[in-house]
Amino acid sequence: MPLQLRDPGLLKTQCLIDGQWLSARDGAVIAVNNPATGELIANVPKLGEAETQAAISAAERAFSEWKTKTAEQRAAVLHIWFELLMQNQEDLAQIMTAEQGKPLAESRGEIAYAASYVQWFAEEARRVYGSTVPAPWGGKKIVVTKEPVGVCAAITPWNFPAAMITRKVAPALAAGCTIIVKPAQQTPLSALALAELAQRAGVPAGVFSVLTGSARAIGGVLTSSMAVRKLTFTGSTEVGRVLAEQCAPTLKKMSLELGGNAPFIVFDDADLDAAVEGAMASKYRNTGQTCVCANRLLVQDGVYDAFMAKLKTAVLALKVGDGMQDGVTQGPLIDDAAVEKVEELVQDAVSKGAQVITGGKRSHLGRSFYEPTILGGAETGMRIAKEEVFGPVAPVFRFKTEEDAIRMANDTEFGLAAYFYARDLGRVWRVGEALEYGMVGINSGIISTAVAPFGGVKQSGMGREGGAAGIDEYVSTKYLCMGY
Ligand SMILES: NC(=O)c1ccc[n+]([C@@H]2O[C@H](COP(=O)([O-])OP(=O)(O)OC[C@H]3O[C@@H](n4cnc5c(N)ncnc54)[C@H](O)[C@@H]3O)[C@@H](O)[C@H]2O)c1
Ligand SMILES: O=CC(O)CS(=O)(=O)O
Repeated sequence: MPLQLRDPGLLKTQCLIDGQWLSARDGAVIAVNNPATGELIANVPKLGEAETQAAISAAERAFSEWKTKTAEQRAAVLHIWFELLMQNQEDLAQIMTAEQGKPLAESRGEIAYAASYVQWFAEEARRVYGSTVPAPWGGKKIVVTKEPVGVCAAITPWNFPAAMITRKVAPALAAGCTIIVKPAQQTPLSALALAELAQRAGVPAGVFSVLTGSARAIGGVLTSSMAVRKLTFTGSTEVGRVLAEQCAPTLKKMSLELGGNAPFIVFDDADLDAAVEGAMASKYRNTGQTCVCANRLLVQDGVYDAFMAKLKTAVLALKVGDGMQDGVTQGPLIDDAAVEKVEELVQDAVSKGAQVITGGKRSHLGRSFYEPTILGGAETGMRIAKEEVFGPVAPVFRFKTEEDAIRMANDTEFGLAAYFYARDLGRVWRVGEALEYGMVGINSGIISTAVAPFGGVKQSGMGREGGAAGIDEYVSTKYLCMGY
């Protein structure tokens, strides 16, 4: 069914480069399909090297003007963009659910979350402070200032088609940088709608461009360009490594928000109802396709059976279907490859002794729908203990002691988010400190917010998005030694 938008002008099928909406020079397009129905939603340009080079040149020209705006002027534009995002929340959510599949309520939530980054960084624009340092010599002053890094490039994933863009673009613009975004091939329409609203908000030509098309061609030009001073990437660890290599010859500043393998630990002293609520929010949000999703549930012996019973009741209440339909809480996975990966991980776990408590197979709805699943008796030798599931499968591991839980939780190359439920204050501090992760949810399954620094350690990447740290990623520190 065609999208019924209040403002059809938000469904853009051209790319924004230097303030102009353009098609590919050779007319090539890529199809955007609805993962719930397989229907074609729209075609967008398949851009390549020439258009990317044009966007970089425009961003360079625009930078010389944009960086001279006062923080207040840049903040004013961002505040208008924030208002427009919220005024168009419903249309933006419809576009998102159509191309990404998540339930409409989650899409509305993501638009508000995406907008909150714009609001936050509009406020932070005015707080890019420098400092003075007592000089070791007489007759001199040391002044430290912050300057925008310059032209930035952003490459973003399909799982959060709006928020992963605003949490890069908003701090970049607030700091005085210009930015070129290459969204995921599966979800370009949300990115183009954000750009349309940014343009309406008064973001000048060339300050924010969006390029859809060939990831390798666009990525190759962005990463090799001397003019691009920073690359910010959210996506898989595998692609993050490739991009880091490509950026090495031009030594760009980089932020990498990569994959995760979040442990969700439930200790004997936890409030079990709260733990189940947290596990449901963490595990099944976006049908398990969230980088901070609980990937492994570790449950202490004494509460294992009680926790499993409550978790099963909650999972059975989930409703799988097209995200456009009322009451649906679990949409499709993004594509068939995603379902195949989930199937492989479940089969591997079952072949090594895991029990299917519920689910464990494709949904009767067909296509990319997979049943919300719980696997009991998961063990560390299973692939699911090491790999990101990115689907609605909760493998539950049993442990005996606090030390066991910490060892199991840290036994991964990733270090993005971890969660635990406990009430003993000493344990809360011990475990909180021992977990080798960038973010830890304690008695909370939801941790994502624009006001806190989001990011990981180990193979989950580097840099932080959001919070006061988020804008630091887009500035360079300069020191002026002033003799008088
Ligand atoms: N840490 C975080 O904040 C965070 C947030 C969201 C998603 N993720 C991670 O992202 C992954 C899922 O997203 P995905 O499947 O879109 O990831 P992906 O790495 O396959 O793709 C991410 C982006 O990179 C582009 N890309 C792929 N190959 C490229 C290349 N050779 N050159 C340039 N660009 C290239 C894609 O087109 C897409 O825009 C998961 O691992 C998830 O954990 C991490
Ligand atoms: O997929 C990863 C995210 O960063 C999504 S969220 O910020 O946790 O909503």
